[in-house]
Amino acid sequence: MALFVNQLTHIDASLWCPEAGLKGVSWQVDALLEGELGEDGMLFDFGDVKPWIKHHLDAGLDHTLLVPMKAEGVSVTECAEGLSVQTTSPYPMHVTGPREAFTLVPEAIIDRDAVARALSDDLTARRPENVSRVQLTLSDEPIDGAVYGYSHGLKRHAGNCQRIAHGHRSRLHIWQHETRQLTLEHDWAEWLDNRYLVEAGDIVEQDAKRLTCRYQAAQGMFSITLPSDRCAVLATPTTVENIARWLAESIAVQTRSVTRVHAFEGFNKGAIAEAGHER
Ligand SMILES: Nc1nc2c(c(=O)[nH]1)N=C([C@H](O)[C@H](O)COP(=O)(O)OP(=O)(O)OP(=O)(O)O)CN2
Repeated sequence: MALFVNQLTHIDASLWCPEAGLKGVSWQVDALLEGELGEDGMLFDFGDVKPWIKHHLDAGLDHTLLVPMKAEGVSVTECAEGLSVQTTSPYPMHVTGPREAFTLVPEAIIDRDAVARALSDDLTARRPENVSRVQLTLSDEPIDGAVYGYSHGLKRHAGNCQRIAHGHRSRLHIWQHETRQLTLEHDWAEWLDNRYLVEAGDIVEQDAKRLTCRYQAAQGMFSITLPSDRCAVLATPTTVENIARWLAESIAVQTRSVTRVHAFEGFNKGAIAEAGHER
């Protein structure tokens, strides 16, 4: 007997890609449980499946930076803050933070299906009565049109969004004159893709080449150093509301048109902002 729960939850994280560098990802989680029925006629109460799996993911890789330990140029050491992760290729990056802000993967690349298999094995090892096997499937949202991944951290967030390198893969909708602007959506998503979004007030060092952002949050002290040209600096915290407003204002200035932006944050949620005046 098998039980399935599709769209059980989502994982929002960042990963280090040996080709693209820091990438924001959002993965849908579908679950399949195999086993025997109990006396109540159930394999595992639906009401318990979701919290059990979600708790495991929230306490694990959700909102972490996934680090491929065997990738060329990647080194991980302990430091006062917890862990220090350094990379060399395709560009140098240095991230420090509490241990729980990182997921160390003993591979040369982060492969979504291999991550799903490792999570399935972990959950199977902790399976409840009646369940013989848990299988998770991770998938990207199918998006026909403009899409971008970004990474950031929200130091004021009470939960795991305070981690300095977590991310999302998101749709981008731009409206002018009540019409979607597909070329603008494509161009802005391409520019934003794989960028790190920084709040200006968190920058502690910056020169022509590099930028360092550091902050104290409830979980500990975090820092990240990246090439300046891989970052986009906002005057505000990088919440999706502020991202939508920043994009609407930037695009209104660029195009001299009233602009409404629907900025998504991962799956099915986001913010809408409008800016500009008709000329
Ligand atoms: N109003 C806002 N709320 C939150 C924002 C934001 O920009 N505006 N941002 C975050 C974090 O960036 C976080 O990464 C969002 O992740 P999410 O997956 O939504 O986290 P949740 O635990 O709330 O949701 P799940 O049900 O676990 O997917 C947080 N809030």
